[in-house]
Amino acid sequence: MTTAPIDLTPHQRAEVLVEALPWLRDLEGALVVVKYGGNAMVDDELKAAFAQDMVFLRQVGLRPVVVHGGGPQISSMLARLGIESEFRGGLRVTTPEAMDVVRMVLTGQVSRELVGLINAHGPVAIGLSGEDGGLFQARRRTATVDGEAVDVGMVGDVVSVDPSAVQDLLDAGRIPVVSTVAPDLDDATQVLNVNADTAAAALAIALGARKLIVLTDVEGLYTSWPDRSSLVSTISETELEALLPSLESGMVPKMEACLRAVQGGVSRATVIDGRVAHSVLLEVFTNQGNGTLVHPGGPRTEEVTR
Ligand SMILES: Nc1ncnc2c1ncn2[C@@H]1O[C@H](COP(=O)(O)OP(=O)(O)O)[C@@H](O)[C@H]1O
Ligand SMILES: CC(=O)N[C@@H](CCC(=O)OP(=O)(O)O)C(=O)O
Repeated sequence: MTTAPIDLTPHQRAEVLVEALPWLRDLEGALVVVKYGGNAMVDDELKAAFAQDMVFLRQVGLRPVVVHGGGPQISSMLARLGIESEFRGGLRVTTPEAMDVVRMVLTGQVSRELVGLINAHGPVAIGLSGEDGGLFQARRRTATVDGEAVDVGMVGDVVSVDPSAVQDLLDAGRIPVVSTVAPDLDDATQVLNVNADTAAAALAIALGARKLIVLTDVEGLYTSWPDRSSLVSTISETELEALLPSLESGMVPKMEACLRAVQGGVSRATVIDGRVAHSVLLEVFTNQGNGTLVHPGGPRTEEVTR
């Protein structure tokens, strides 16, 4: 993707910087978990812009933690290897054979690439997976399809998090980049495939993060889906709880994750359009409302009609 350069006057350039001032002040030292979805890793330019955003956050005193996905990348490797795969209730049905590929692609391909892109700016990023330092423990879970529990194989839900490895990296000024495979609590010889939205929420809660930012390939949550006429700009915890049973596919784990995060003490969870270059900087440091913001407590859903 290429973006057309916009000519700003010197005054406008200064205004952009000044606009960031209250956010810089408010978020000094804040721990922010950023979930980078595989569908938002559209091209090299966008990925490089994401890496720059992470370096920028760290440079101005925030503490970013990246949790990455890689669904499309896993699907393409499975297809290359002739292994069938399908999603049920937003989760990949994961056979033992597919699990090997999930682990290889997430830890050996997607993580490596993101770590490399961040480290092009200086050696700050370190990749780790849920298997490292006891970060995650998972337990097998089912998916919910039409109200019914459906077996999805080696798919786990995070049941415990030991964030000390991530915390140590943050204390050392690093940017942790987390892949979401996790040991099975009930069978130490197995690892499970954990949806990256779910894992990001669990980690954000365990770290006491201020914000969870989820980058995806859509502007945010639409109540009218697949029609794009009603984008939700803000939604409360209680309203989202009521809306969840009506949601479909990829939005289910994503909105569930945002809900869990705010219920677990994270003050803001936002789903933003990762196809927009520097979407994280726009979300964190500008007044421009971006995507869908989930906040704790009481109601008030605002819909932006387009
Ligand atoms: N109500 C909805 N609002 C917005 N997107 C939706 C909705 N329901 C389903 N979707 C789909 O969910 C997708 C995002 O989930 P997913 O493909 O898992 O992305 P990611 O790789 O970022 O985790 C969107 O591209 C869209 O097709
Ligand atoms: C259980 C499950 O569905 N796991 C996901 C893990 C990767 C992921 O979540 O990637 P995105 O964030 O890009 O969707 C999968 O196998 O695709």
